[in-house]
Amino acid sequence: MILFYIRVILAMGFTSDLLICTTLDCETKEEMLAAIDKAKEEGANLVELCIDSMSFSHISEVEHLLRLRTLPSIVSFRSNLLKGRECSGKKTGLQVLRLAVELDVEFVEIEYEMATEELISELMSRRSNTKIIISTYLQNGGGGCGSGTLCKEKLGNLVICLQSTGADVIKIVVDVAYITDVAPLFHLLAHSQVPLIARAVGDRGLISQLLGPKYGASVVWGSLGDKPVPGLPPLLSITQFYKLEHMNPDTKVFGVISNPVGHSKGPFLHNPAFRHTSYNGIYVPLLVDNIKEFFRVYSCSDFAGFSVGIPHKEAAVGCCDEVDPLAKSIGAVNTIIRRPSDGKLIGYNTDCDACITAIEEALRERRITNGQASHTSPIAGKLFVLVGAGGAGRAMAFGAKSRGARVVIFNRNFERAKALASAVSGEALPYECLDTYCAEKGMILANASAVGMQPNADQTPVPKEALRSYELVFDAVYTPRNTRLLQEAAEAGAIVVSGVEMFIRQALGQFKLFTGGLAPEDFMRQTVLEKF
Ligand SMILES: O=C1C[C@@](O)(C(=O)O)C[C@@H](O)[C@@H]1O
Repeated sequence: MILFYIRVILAMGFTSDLLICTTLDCETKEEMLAAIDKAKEEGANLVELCIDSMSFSHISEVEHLLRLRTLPSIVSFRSNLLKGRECSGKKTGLQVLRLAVELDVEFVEIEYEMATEELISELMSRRSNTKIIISTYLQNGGGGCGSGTLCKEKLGNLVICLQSTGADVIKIVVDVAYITDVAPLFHLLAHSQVPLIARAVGDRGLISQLLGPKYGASVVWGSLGDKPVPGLPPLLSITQFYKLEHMNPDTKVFGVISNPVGHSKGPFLHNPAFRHTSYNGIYVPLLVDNIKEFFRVYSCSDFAGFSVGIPHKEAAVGCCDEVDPLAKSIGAVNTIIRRPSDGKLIGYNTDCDACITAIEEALRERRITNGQASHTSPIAGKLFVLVGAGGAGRAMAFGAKSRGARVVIFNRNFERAKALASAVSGEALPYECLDTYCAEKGMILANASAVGMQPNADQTPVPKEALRSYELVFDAVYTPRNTRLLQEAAEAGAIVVSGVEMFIRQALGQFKLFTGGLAPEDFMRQTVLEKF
């Protein structure tokens, strides 16, 4: 495998390291050159220059650009963008490709649909070192193989067609509908006998970039600057957090299964922690629609462990072969590991302890300051007002109950609130009453709903006026770090506990389960404080 990986890179004309590429669509030569410099600064060592995006009145402008470029480049001219452009047309496209070959640009890319035998043999006869990439784009999982599913046969046939053109490198880009559609691309990469670029695009395709190098991909794509592109990791994250250049076939895969998943800071915590402890792992965002299907498709032992986020924590219980007793009683799993000895999926819950100990510690600190230290849990006997009855809410309700609190639950879906209340001998109240609820002074409020999470940071589950009845307010939402709820609770004089504290604690528990080793707590805390 490693030999093959080296061979591909050699065949692509580069002798070292992973190629980190970004696609540049700019109108002018000057903008292109500035974008190349920026890409270089952000860690790219290859750029894809989409010449069709430029408005130029004479080919000499393209010539200048190619002569002045400061990074190895792929020159492409996409035919689907030709329409309506001043300089457009097949003729211009061919002129650009010929020019790139004459100037010895590292790669030219031609769409399969445009790649006639004459054109390829002409470019081959004119070139010195330029490699020719023949590419094709498949919409929505490739179609024709069932809804959103990309079949191996279809891909295999495509490889044969592309290869028969005589291309130096073949490139297949698939617009995937589900994360499970990326698996056939990994299969293709791992078994390909020819230099191959296999990319998934769309927000469910992100792992094709982040895990590609494990399967032999020699090029990964990232997005430039802070303009997000669905399915692409920012270039800076590739170089600073994921460090894909260190990935190899033995790298273990971990990730957070969630929907949405973009808010998760897990990758920015677990990846540095893996490296800090010299553990060969990568932790990636996994935008999953159907968790059962995810585990059916990604069943190999290298997919070693998972955090489980919204809304999958309860369904995750049913995906595990064994569930730890605490997680079983809670009815929610936020951590799954694949047991190396037999490949079985084992579920745990690290949320419960993380949330309750964070609240206890904050209350204890206040008690100590007031000279009221005690050995019993400071939650015991308190009224614990919980907002949300999903996976995280369940963990909090069970944790509070185990410490002797009286639990009151508010949830938009009242039936769910009632079911959880009966499981913890608590009380469920209609959601409409939350705004004015004030059963007694000194209550604890815990928000386990997603209200207030980015991009809805202006929202809050409980109005400011109602917060005066609470001694402590906890918010499981950690993006933003200081939610509106927490800001207003602090103004109302309550002790506030941020979801970041719970996030760190649940992640420490997960790291131990993932690696079997101790979590580097100080390092992980510092990472969160510095980087979030
Ligand atoms: O609830 C959370 C947060 C999380 O989903 C995240 O990374 O955002 C990770 C989960 O393990 C945890 O239980």
